[in-house]
Amino acid sequence: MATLLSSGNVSPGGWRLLLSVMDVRVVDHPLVKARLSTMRDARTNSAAFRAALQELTLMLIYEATRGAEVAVEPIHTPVARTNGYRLANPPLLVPVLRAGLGMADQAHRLIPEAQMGFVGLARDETTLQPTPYLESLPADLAGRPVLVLDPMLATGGSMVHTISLLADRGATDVTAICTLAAPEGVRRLEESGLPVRVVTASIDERLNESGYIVPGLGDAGDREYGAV
Ligand SMILES: O=P(O)(O)OC[C@H]1O[C@H](OP(=O)(O)OP(=O)(O)O)[C@H](O)[C@@H]1O
Ligand SMILES: O=c1cc[nH]c(=O)[nH]1
Ligand SMILES: [Mg+2]
Repeated sequence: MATLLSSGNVSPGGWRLLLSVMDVRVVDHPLVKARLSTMRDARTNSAAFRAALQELTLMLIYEATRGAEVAVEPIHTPVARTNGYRLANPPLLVPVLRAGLGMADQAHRLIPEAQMGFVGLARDETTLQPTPYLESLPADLAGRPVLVLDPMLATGGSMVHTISLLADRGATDVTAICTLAAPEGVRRLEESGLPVRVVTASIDERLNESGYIVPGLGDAGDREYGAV
């Protein structure tokens, strides 16, 4: 069970922390709030929704990789010799289709050296259980950081399924990048005991009786690509 610290508890790095056994980071930044508001607004059309999601993805990944290991190598500027830096161990990016596809290109632009795997899941709207339809992942993930991209963490069923696939392949350093999370999903992830931390723009109030996040933003996949 998550122990929630006061929502006014802000770290020196500017993150509002809801710390428990599992590391959950809510990126508390005015630009993050502005893009999230655009996504929440029911008047936002698909093109504007996708644009806001891309910009928000940039900011969430920027924060999520703040502590990434860097390799240092000498470079020459036109003026002098100095240290150059690059990611020592680029992550595997794993968008969860459909909705996570809207985060994939932006994440890849930020980390062009990253490899990408894919997981496809559709939540049954009655049982709220994820139905898998695609799994394209490297066989061995031991020692590799993984960033899972999915805008929504609701009941947590889809994320638990995805991270179980990664853990089965040896992943121990997994970060779930979620635009929005419900407290129920955060709790489920924590209780799963899987090796994961969460970076999100908001932990909303609750799930409604249909399993949607409240206030949320609706069905992320439908808002990006149209209803199916
Ligand atoms: O935490 P959960 O209760 O499992 O719900 C979250 C899942 O629901 C959405 O996908 P959805 O199943 O709607 O598929 P879509 O991306 O194709 O719309 C979302 O993108 C997550 O993958
Ligand atoms: O609110 C929700 C919950 C699950 N999936 C979505 O896309 N939105
Ligand atoms: Mg959907």
